[in-house]
Amino acid sequence: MDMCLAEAARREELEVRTLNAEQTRIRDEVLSGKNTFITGAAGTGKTVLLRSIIKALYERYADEPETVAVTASTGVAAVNIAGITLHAFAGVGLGHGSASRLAEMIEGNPRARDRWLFLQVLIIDEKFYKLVDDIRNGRLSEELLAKLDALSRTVIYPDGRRPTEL
Ligand SMILES: Nc1ncnc2c1ncn2[C@@H]1O[C@H](COP(=O)(O)OP(=O)(O)OP(=O)(O)O)[C@@H](O)[C@H]1O
Repeated sequence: MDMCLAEAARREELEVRTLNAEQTRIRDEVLSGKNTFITGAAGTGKTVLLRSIIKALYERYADEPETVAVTASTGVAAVNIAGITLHAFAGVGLGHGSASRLAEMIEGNPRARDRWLFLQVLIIDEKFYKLVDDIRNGRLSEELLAKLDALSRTVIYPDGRRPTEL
């Protein structure tokens, strides 16, 4: 299947329910551009909310789909939201090496470079206990997050776009 059709089909899978008042308030905050950390007990509607946010962002940026990156730290979690892994998005392999070395890796990979250049919204779906576990075990280290943060500000934006805030 053509890649664009495959991507469209995956996005169609993001079934959206009618949000309750709290979900609507949080979705509106995210869509207004606020950096948001969404957390809550099991079964409180985070996934339904996230899918609604992703669908709204894909609709908003329908002409510029590369503006929105939907990621998770594992492949299985990424499939749940029709996304990709954070590492695959970033184009930094296993994330080893200094931030400047990773920046070189990105510069040498036109597709990864474009992903960073056009990015406006980065979504990371992760279970909180797993995030803590991954950080403890070095799978998603604080060091890597700091490097991604540094990279997001070192990329040059020739078209005057704002740097991505992580
Ligand atoms: N606004 C809503 N209207 C109707 N049903 C909803 C709504 N929000 C969530 N649900 C339902 O509640 C259940 C739990 O929602 P969801 O899976 O989004 O929770 P969650 O917080 O992601 O859970 P977990 O942390 O266990 O993954 C699901 O069956 C979902 O369909």
